[in-house]
Amino acid sequence: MIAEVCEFIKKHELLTPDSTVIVGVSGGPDSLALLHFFWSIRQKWNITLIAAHVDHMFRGKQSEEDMNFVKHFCQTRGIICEAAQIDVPAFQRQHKLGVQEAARQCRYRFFGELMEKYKADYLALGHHGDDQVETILMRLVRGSTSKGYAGIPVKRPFHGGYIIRPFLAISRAHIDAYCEKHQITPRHDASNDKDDYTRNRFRHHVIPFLKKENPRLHERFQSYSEMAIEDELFLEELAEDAIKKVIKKQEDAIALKIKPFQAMPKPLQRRGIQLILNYLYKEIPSSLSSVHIHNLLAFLSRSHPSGRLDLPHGLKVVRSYDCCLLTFRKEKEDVSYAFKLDIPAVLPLPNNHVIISENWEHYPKELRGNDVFIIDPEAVRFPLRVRTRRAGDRMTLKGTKGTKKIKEIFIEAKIPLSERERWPIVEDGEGNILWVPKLKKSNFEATDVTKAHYIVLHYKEQ
Ligand SMILES: Nc1ncnc2c1ncn2[C@@H]1O[C@H](COP(=O)(O)OP(=O)(O)OP(=O)(O)O)[C@@H](O)[C@H]1O
Repeated sequence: MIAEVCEFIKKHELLTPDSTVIVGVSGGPDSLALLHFFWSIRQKWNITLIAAHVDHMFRGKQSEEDMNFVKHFCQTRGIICEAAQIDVPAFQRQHKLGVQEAARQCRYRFFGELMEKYKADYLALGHHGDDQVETILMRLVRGSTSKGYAGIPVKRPFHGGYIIRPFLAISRAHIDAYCEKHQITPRHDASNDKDDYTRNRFRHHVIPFLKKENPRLHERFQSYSEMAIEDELFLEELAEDAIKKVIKKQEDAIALKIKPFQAMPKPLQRRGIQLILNYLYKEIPSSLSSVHIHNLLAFLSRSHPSGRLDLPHGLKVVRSYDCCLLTFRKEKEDVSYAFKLDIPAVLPLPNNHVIISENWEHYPKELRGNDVFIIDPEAVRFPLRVRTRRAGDRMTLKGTKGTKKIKEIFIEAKIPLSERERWPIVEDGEGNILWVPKLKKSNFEATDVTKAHYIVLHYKEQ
């Protein structure tokens, strides 16, 4: 077994001489054997060895005994031991996580702190070949990402060093034999016996069947995993280059051009979507699955030019013609309106104001200011309308020849954005803007005082 692990370490460059190695030790057979293995090669490789144990505080006295057991194991061999008791149940409640996920996050945070404290080069974990088989099969059955299907990586960067898993070269049976040979008596974790966890069901029911077909099953899965990870890295690089050309990043959103995205090969589309999601989600929600990616790809390839799709944690995908926006932004409430203005009438507006329209038989000389507008019925088209602003709105100002953007009028009058959305604009039947109540009049206002009929509009608070 030692020879196989050493060969694997060499093949994957998992260790360098004179390095600092932290071994994550739960007290179970895998990690205890791993710690023993590193201890046995410590002099040959000139390794500084540290054992790290986390008591997740799940099983009270029993898990404290596990911790003391690991401490004692280290003490008798002169190994530095870092043990921490972390209140995982509290962390789990606070962050609304599953038991396993909460424990994993607490553990990795502690490991990260130790990597920095000791300026360690490696964090070695006890995952073995059978774990690899179980993981890949479970992910295939449950659904995962392309990277997920590739299984557990042998080596990956972690806090200035690497996480390494030298025991992926061997199976559980090898580890049991190693423990027996070196008289290592690990702690027994009763939760591994029950069929409550999916992993245990695979371990107890699926793996034995496959092992009968091929006793060296773990080697097959390991080489598949290595190949798949290599392929994945290559495809991910291609996807990164391709996706960059079809997206525009914003702080909390990504705009995607649909046509050039559709022109990308399918494997790059899938991975490109994954990269976009990695960018948008600070942490990928556990509820996000391959089904969501599949639905998103189907949504993008639909011929219908508009629509929306909801993804976990409030991520919205909004499609409009050739552009698709993926965003967490809350959609603005649509407060726009457009009403026909009868004469005479009192028209209540959504901004707590009214417009009152009246017929007059002489020119109302006494009415002045921007709260009133006087119309010569022969100079405008009917019906009159009261509506909210639209992009590109312009009007000719009273006494001038040129036009002015409504937007500028709002800016100059320092009207807050939220009020602009609801501010009334009066236009005639041809869409000429006659009046922005309270702010500006157009040169459509009647100036000839000799007519027999006028329409007068008043703008008042309700
Ligand atoms: N409580 C813990 N403290 C420190 N390291 C841990 C702990 N739990 C797990 N690890 C590390 O993570 C690896 C994988 O953990 P996992 O829970 O999948 O296996 P395990 O059943 O705990 O394995 P083992 O036989 O080592 O107990 C372990 O082999 C060990 O290196």
